[in-house]
Amino acid sequence: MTAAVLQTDGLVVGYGGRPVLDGFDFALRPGEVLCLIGHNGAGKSTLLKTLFGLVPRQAGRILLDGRDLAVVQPRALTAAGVSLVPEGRGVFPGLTVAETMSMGMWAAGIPKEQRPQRLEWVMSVLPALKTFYQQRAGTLSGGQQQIVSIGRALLSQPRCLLMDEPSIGLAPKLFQDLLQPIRTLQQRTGMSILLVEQNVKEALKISDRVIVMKSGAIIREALPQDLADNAKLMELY
Ligand SMILES: Nc1ncnc2c1ncn2[C@@H]1O[C@H](COP(=O)(O)OP(=O)(O)OP(=O)(O)O)[C@@H](O)[C@H]1O
Repeated sequence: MTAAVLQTDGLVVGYGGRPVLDGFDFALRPGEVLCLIGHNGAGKSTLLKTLFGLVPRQAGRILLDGRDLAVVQPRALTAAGVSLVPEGRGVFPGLTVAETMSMGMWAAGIPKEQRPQRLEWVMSVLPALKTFYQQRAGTLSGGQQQIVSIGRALLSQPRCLLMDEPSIGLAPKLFQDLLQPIRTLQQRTGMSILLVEQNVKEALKISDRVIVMKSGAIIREALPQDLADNAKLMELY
């Protein structure tokens, strides 16, 4: 069997001595969109941040392509093809989109000579970026800021994308406008996506598999069609 792109084995993470994830096991398979849903405080963001090296783990293993990662840190993960779209968009309001992208390319370590092409590629995936490219991020709508945040995460041409609640504050129609281009890219390239979402109904439309978390543990694994009717979803909350 092909190794999981990202996997945890007995992962323990917490804050101030209190574990949020306590022996957490999960696997993101190659080429899938895995949707992670669950109550507030279940530990979804903590998992994403830990996988990307922003929160240190206390115990357990994180494996990339089946290989145990001794050191988990954002730069190494970016170089290995993993990218994070953080919760709350993480854009700098005073920077223009152009400046944000320049900084992103520098941070991702993209060689200077490859930068124009890389930018063109991101804009081919997210053409809307062009329409507000010279504007300061702080003047953009929530949906536009989210496009910037996703565009920045795509600069490294990741094969694995971690997305933390990209739909927050967006109308359902905007959610689909935002995520359909990513789903198209994912289906074309075989990218793997771990998507944390509260907007379950919309997220299920672009997911291949769903896991439901409660208090730091997985309480259910399902296919989107298994949760298609509202009653089944309500049982989980
Ligand atoms: N930096 C932090 N310091 C202390 N406690 C934290 C920190 N970040 C998260 N927590 C706590 O860890 C628990 C899990 O939070 P986390 O944000 O991972 O959950 P979540 O499932 O993503 O929920 P939400 O949907 O509300 O973001 C919560 O009890 C939260 O209060």
